[in-house]
Amino acid sequence: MPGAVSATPPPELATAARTLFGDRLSLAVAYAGLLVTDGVVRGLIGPREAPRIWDRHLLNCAAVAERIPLGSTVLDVGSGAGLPGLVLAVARPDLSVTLVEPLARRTAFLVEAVAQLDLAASVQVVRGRAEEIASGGGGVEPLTGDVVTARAVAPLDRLARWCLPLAVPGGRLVALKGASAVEEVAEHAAIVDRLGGGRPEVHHCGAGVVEPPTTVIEIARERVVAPARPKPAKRSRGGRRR
Ligand SMILES: C[S@@+](CC[C@H](N)C(=O)[O-])C[C@H]1O[C@@H](n2cnc3c(N)ncnc32)[C@H](O)[C@@H]1O
Repeated sequence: MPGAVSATPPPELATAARTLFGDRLSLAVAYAGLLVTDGVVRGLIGPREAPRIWDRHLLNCAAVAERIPLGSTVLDVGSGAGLPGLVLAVARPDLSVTLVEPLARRTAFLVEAVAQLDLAASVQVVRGRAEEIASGGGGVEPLTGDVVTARAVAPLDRLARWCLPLAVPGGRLVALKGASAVEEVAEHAAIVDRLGGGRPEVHHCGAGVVEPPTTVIEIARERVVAPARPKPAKRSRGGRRR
């Protein structure tokens, strides 16, 4: 088909793909196939992303697996087309992964992708916002995980507010970030502390395998902090709420 994008890794990335996906490489190729066809047609992946689906998306996300302990439960917040959560589930059959995404069009794609890749035993899709999932609001069942992942969802302060309550005590937020990681840490470390998080750490994943390595900010959930209570409305002299 003219213009069709191949789902197999380009030759220069074949070694990295084998290293990161091992004997699950054919499953990763099947997922890439869904992304570059259905994912593009349904508007989950930009057409310009299709030719770089391996280096910018699949390998970039799979590199983060090295930061996730064996047998972890993972909540991927703002999964979109499954990045990084579905990639991690493909690369790591030991993980139990929940893909959290508020938009129905995206969760529909995710549910179909999970079924087509035969991953239903280890992956569930939950429609909702991170802040609802933490509190059990909006009719969504409250969930927590050992590791909470997020890529391209929000700046670090908002991400910490949404995601730290989703990590079990002692669990971690692993946020995939770009070149801004060090500045984001400097800017938001005080807020993270107030939210019960430990000192944010910047790690580079996949060094020597993917170029450039994937930068992540990791924050441990050290303390459980009650959510901020809404401020009471100001009263007028007559004691009535304004
Ligand atoms: C730019 S997309 C990134 C998607 C995917 N993580 C990726 O890297 O391709 C941001 C995603 O976050 C989702 N999102 C936005 N606010 C959210 C919230 N409060 N809770 C959970 N997901 C949210 C959006 O619906 C969207 O799918």
